[in-house]
Formats: sequence, C-alpha cells, structure tokens
Amino acid sequence: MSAGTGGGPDDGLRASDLAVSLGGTLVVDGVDCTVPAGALSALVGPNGAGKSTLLRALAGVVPARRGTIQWQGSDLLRRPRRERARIAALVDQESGTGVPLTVREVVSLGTMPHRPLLGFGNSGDDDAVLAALESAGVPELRDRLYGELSGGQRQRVQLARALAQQPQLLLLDEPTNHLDPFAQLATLQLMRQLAGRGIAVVAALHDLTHAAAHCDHVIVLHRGTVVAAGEPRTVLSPALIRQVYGVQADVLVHPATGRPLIALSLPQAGRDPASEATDRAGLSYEGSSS
Ligand SMILES: Nc1ncnc2c1ncn2[C@@H]1O[C@H](COP(=O)(O)OP(=O)(O)OP(=O)(O)O)[C@@H](O)[C@H]1O
Repeated sequence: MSAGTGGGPDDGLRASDLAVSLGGTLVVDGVDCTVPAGALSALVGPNGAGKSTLLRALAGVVPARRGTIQWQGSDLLRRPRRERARIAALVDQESGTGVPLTVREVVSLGTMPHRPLLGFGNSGDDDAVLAALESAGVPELRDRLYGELSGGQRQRVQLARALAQQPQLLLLDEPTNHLDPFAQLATLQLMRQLAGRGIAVVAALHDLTHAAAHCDHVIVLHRGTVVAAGEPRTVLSPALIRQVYGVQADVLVHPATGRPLIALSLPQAGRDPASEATDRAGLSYEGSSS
C-alpha cells in the first residue's frame, strides 16, 4: 500500500482471497486488495473486469463465495446489517427506486441506519438531507421527482444519499459517468474532501487520467483478479495500460496542474494483433502491493 496516508495495516479495508460467483461463473476470483482510510482509491479495469461486482461484494450487497473482508481489522461481513450500513455506503451505477419518490425522500433513505430502530420521527433528518444535497452540489433538486431526473442528476442524488448515510467507507461505481466536465471535476474534488475527512473512498473509474491525477491509490482489476495496485504514477505505466486495455498510452504532464495526463490511442499500424491479444490474455500480477 502506498497511499501516503500513514495508516497501519488495519487502517481501512482489506479484502483477502475474495471470490464472487454470478450465474455459475466466478467473476471475482481471489481478489486481495486494500482500500486505505483517509485516501482516495481508484478501481480501474476493462469492461467486464468485475469492478461493479467487487464493489457490491465489498458493500455486502452480493455474497462472497469465499474470502474475507476486514474493516479496521475486524470482519465486516459478520457485523449486523444495520451496523454495516453505518460503515459502508455504495453508489451503484443504476439505482432506481421502483416507486415515485422525491429527491428529498430518496436522500433521506440514506439516514435510515442512523435512526432509532423503533423511531418514526425524522427530526434532524431534514438538515442531514439538505446538507448532503448541498455537498453533492444539487440542493435545487430537492423537491423534484427522482424518476424525472437526467442520468447525471440521478448520479449526484445517489451520491447525496450515500453522504446522508455518513459512511466511513464510500464505494462509488463510476461516479463521474453521465456528468459534464464541471460536474466530473466537482465530484472528484468532493471525493478528495471526503477522503481528507478520514473516509476510505474507492471509485470505479474508466478515465485513467482521473485515476492518475486525482487518486492516491489505484487497484487494477483484470478478469476478476487484481493485476497491479499501488501509487498511480507507478502502477499506470504505458506497459500495464497496453497489457490490460490493449491501447497505447503516453503519460504527459498537465500544463496547469503538473499532474499526469494519460493520452490514449489505438495501437499503431504494424503492431501484431496476435501479440496484442496475448498481452491482454496473459497477464500476471505485477503490482508492488495491493
Ligand atoms: N447477474 C449476472 N449473472 C451472470 N454474469 C454476470 C451477472 N452480472 C454481471 N455478470 C458478468 O460478470 C462480469 C463482471 O461484470 P461487472 O459488471 O462486475 O464488470 P465491470 O468491470 O463493472 O464492467 P463495466 O466496466 O462494463 O461496468 C461480466 O463478465 C458480466 O457479464
């Protein structure tokens, strides 16, 4: 682990030999990874690599076939569901409600793990809901019907719902998907601020520049297994990107921020497609740590 957080081995989340089977197929197969507390981690990998499934397994939403998930050194999956919901919040890619709820009502669902078990009142909820909507940058949507929102607006409302849950571990599945450039950067900045408050934030991302420029730690998933993990500048090398995604990568420097910019292109003409296919298929773990 090289997130630069100064945390110990029990500081954050650690998955060991985690496997998840869907429809009879192992789609997460022996994952070992850490998500440090107080750091922003990116989970990257090609379509179908198992990122969403891994995030759901870490949140306890899909059952693990084998393996363990430790939070701050103790078994997360053995904790009661309500207690787990006070620790981990998941923002899935597609989160419908099935019933016509207002944005305010959707976000208030996030406060449920903190309400008294037999309490029906919601005093204090309104403040938490409005604060969460404010943090997610969409307070003006509070009285709209959730089902009538655009994809990007829904994405931000789901983020607000997760914030209202006051999690210590925030799992985000492609949080910048559907968002315009300003909203993408605002979301990355918010994730950074949340990490700054000590939350372990992990986001599945497809934009490798976002992962390299904004994250402390990156986990690369390929065919259900972690093939590299660690500090983004080290892990996201042109060689690894070529092997995992089959594209050519040039790592440039952002003229304004000095952070990495990863420029991608299809492999140059003349490259042997057979060797490209071998590259993509024949990966073995080469990260410094997970
Ligand atoms: N319910 C299901 N039953 C069987 N296989 C499934 C099911 N859901 C997903 N899969 C398969 O599991 C694999 C991993 O899917 P997952 O959605 O976790 O990948 P991903 O890395 O998040 O992909 P993407 O980047 O396209 O969102 C894929 O091959 C997918 O087809």
